Amino acid sequence: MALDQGTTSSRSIIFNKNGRPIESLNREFEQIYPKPGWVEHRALDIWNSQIETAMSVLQTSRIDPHDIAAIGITNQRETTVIWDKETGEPIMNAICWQCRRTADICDDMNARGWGPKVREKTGDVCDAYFSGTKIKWMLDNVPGARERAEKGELLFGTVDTWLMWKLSGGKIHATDYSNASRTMIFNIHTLDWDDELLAELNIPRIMLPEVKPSSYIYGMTDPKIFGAEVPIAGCIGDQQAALFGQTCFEEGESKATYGTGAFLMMTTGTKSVESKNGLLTTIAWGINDKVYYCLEGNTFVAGATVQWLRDELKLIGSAQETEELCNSVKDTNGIYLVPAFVGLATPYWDPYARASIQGITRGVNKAHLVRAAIEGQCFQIKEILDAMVTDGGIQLKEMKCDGGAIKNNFLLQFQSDILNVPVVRPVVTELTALGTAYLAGLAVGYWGSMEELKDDWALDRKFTPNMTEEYRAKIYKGWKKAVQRSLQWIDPEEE
Ligand SMILES: Nc1ncnc2c1ncn2[C@@H]1O[C@H](COP(=O)(O)OP(=O)(O)O)[C@@H](O)[C@H]1O
Ligand SMILES: O=P(O)(O)OC[C@H](O)CO
Repeated sequence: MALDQGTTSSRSIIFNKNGRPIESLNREFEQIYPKPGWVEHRALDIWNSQIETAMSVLQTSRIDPHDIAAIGITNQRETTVIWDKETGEPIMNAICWQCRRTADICDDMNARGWGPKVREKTGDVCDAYFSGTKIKWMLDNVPGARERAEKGELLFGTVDTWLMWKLSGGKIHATDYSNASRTMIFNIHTLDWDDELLAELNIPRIMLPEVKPSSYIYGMTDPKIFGAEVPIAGCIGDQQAALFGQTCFEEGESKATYGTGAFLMMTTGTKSVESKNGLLTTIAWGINDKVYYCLEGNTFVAGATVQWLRDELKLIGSAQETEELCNSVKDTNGIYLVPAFVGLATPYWDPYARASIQGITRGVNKAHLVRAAIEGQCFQIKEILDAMVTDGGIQLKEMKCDGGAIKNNFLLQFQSDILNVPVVRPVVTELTALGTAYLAGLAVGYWGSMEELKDDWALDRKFTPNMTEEYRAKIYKGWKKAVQRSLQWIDPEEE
């Protein structure tokens, strides 16, 4: 059983031996925006929505919890929770990975020359995205928090750690290498929390979880929860989980995941590759006493733009409607939507960029705007792929895709057109959940080897490029121009 805790929803899926989902349930939870550019979740909403879906899939599938071979956790990464060790009470809302509130802490560190050191040690960029400055913010801003942390009364965790602690009835305080590598305080070469960064951010080591492989028996669930002790044997950040679920085990294999944000990753094997083009060097997973690395390019907002069109502008009733609207017009009528709602990540790393819609003329209608929202996600992936090809020195033969938005055929066709590379959609689209199910199943011997998993991958549809080079170059140039005008929108001095 996979517990897939995403940015906007929690999902539980039970998989069979062939890696096919047999029961699945998804529950959205509230997003909290206390100020422009700030994003929070209630840690208890995360737990409650997750455990409710897990209970429900067990009930509806009529599977006895004793028959669940293992549980794998996968999660939105970087999102930061701090809670009281005794009471389990979070000291404040979780600060979401998308939250920009610590941009000034990063500016200060960058001004003092920390940028290259952070990259070298952690593979991350010194940016508000990662957990390190979020922990510092909580300890600085919640009265008494740092003293309590120093006394060992508070625990820090990313969402995997929080869920594991709750599932085990407070017995396990751990994370895996992939999640640790997103905190900006974990040294991806020594595989330990980095004392120099901990000192800089004034974070007491005592509050940090133990770091373990992604495929590993962490312990058992509290029998009070499911009425059985189930091994928790998989733990991995959601993007790395999708890479594993896609069975991208070999150097140079890659995938793109389209969820709240969109993420492109390429496996680099047991060696870490340093990027020259704004990509992150990150830990893919730890398994069989080895740690594997990957290169990652990310966008903070992808499918979230569609949610914005639905929830804030009320232009559409559901995400599914976007495909028909996109196909109802031949192009965007010259407009671009740059989804820099919380700044821009790869390759710009600009927390002060803001979203914009450009090129609007009187003939622009709803369908054009919706199409621009979908195309914007694809342009962002093209920028990342260009960086990856330069860094990794590879030419991509095809791109595997997954995530909630890949039901949208228009999106994948446009992605293939703009990349000029075939895009392949697998039969099982829940690769994030499958990835952690695989890792958990491997740890308990439900599956024998990574090799045997490769046979499960099956093609649903291949999208092949169908756009002239001239047209591709023209619209990509327009995109680049639109991005330039979104950069540095916020003046930190005025803020
Ligand atoms: N048919 C669709 N077309 C475009 N976007 C979609 C479609 N269906 C879902 N989405 C988008 O996909 C995202 C949900 O994907 P999911 O993988 O569940 O996200 P997460 O794990 O980040 O919570 C939402 O942001 C939603 O707007
Ligand atoms: O919730 P998702 O699927 O958008 O993934 C979020 C990422 O893990 C953030 O780094």
